[in-house]
Amino acid sequence: MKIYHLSAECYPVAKVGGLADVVGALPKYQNLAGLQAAVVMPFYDRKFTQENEFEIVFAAATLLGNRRLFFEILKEKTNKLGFELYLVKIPGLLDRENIYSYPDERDQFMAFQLAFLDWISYSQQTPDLIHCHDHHAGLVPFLLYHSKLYTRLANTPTVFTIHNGQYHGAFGWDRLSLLPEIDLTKTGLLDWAGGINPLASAVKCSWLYTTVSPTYLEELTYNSNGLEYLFYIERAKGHGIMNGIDTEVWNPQTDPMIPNKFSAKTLAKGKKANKEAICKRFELDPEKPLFTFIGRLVVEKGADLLPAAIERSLLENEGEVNFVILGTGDKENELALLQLKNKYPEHCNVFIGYDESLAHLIYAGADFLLMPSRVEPCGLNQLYALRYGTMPIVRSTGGLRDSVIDFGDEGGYGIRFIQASVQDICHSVFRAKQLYKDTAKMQQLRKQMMALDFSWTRSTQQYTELYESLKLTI
Ligand SMILES: Nc1ncnc2c1ncn2[C@@H]1O[C@H](COP(=O)(O)OP(=O)(O)O[C@H]2O[C@H](CO)[C@@H](O)[C@H](O)[C@H]2O)[C@@H](O)[C@H]1O
Repeated sequence: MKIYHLSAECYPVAKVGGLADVVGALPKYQNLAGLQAAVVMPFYDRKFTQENEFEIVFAAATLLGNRRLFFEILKEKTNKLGFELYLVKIPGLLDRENIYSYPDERDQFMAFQLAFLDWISYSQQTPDLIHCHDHHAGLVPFLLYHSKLYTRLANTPTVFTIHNGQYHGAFGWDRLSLLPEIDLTKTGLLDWAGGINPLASAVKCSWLYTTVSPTYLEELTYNSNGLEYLFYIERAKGHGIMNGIDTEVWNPQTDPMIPNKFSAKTLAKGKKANKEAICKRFELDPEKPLFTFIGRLVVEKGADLLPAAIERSLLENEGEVNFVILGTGDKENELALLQLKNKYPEHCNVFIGYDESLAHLIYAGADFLLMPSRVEPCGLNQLYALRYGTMPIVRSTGGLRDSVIDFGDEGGYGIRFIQASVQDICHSVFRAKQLYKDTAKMQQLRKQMMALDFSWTRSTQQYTELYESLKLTI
């Protein structure tokens, strides 16, 4: 069964966040399970594309309104990622370094989708299924079913996965002319709140949609940045499948990015050595419990709460706790955290930027990982932390709720709180500090965390069952 995954990100080719991790892993595990999954994404001028060899498998021109865009489909030659990787290259539009935030981003993603469709259409391919991820690929289902250009492919099933329902990629109707000829009686399927909304359109037009955790599926009906009613009425088409993690990339026994490898048996020694490495680098006392936050410094992740929560925790616990923050995002959050670092250099250090190796080291060496997210469709950080014996402290929302049980509850191994508030974070930090003093209990909980199975095997099976439910022959 041939499946194309369409995404703006894919690890290790180009990553900003968790979308890349999922699209870099799910197809690999699907292939191991006997499917034929490939990834199609825009071309970015980055390390991976510079250092690997590609062949041009197709070249043509597509039309974006009255702009004729020459495009090439490049295929990575070795399939070293465990799947076929195709890049859509469009000189001047899809050949830049960054993934997001260009002023013509809407044109970039629209051209990406049109070039993909033109490619499979002109080259007479008939994939068994097209799996679109987030709004960057959200127009594909509509175009497949309602554009006269792609009639041959109109029976192709589409699955749409929502990694982040806050971002819709919406734009005005003035840009309708950029689409190829479509059935104008169907424009309602593009519309939401008076504009063209790719996320909404994908939810309406795909054969079914999925969210990256069961709880998030329900949450979208009351928190989706204006699409609540849509998710309410389309609820029957939705399925919540918890993400897995790539246990080959995230393995404390073999991880090349951590200086001291460890297993559940050697975890006390291994974590201590990694913690010492972090504390040396960030000039912190390794004897104190080390709390961390890794991720985008945005409101969605509760990053705006961190400066006040850290300061108050330092005062309430009389400096008996330390913090390391790794992230990049809203400037005011970055600035507030840097100010905190200057004010409490012995207890708090901050790295503003994106650093994959440092993230691995921190997962391996920290004691606690803070995730005070307001919205968390799945969250991968808590799963990585668990695998490296680092206790997640999470707000009870989305995938965090589905994957972390409070240590005070039966079978629990993490810390959960209800409100995205400074008070709840501080209370959790206090609980963590108390727990940290009980070395034997910590050791037992760490072993328990490392034994949890969040591998892709189960989730891959659930996707396969969904595909099968579309009455496909696998
Ligand atoms: N500064 C930095 N340096 C190094 N590494 C960094 C980093 N900032 C982030 N990362 C890494 O990026 C990834 C973040 O993944 P998440 O799933 O937490 O968030 P994201 O919001 O991007 O993804 C969205 O999609 C995913 C996938 O479905 C959902 O899990 C999630 O809830 C949803 O918001 C992790 O691998 C993390 O280590």
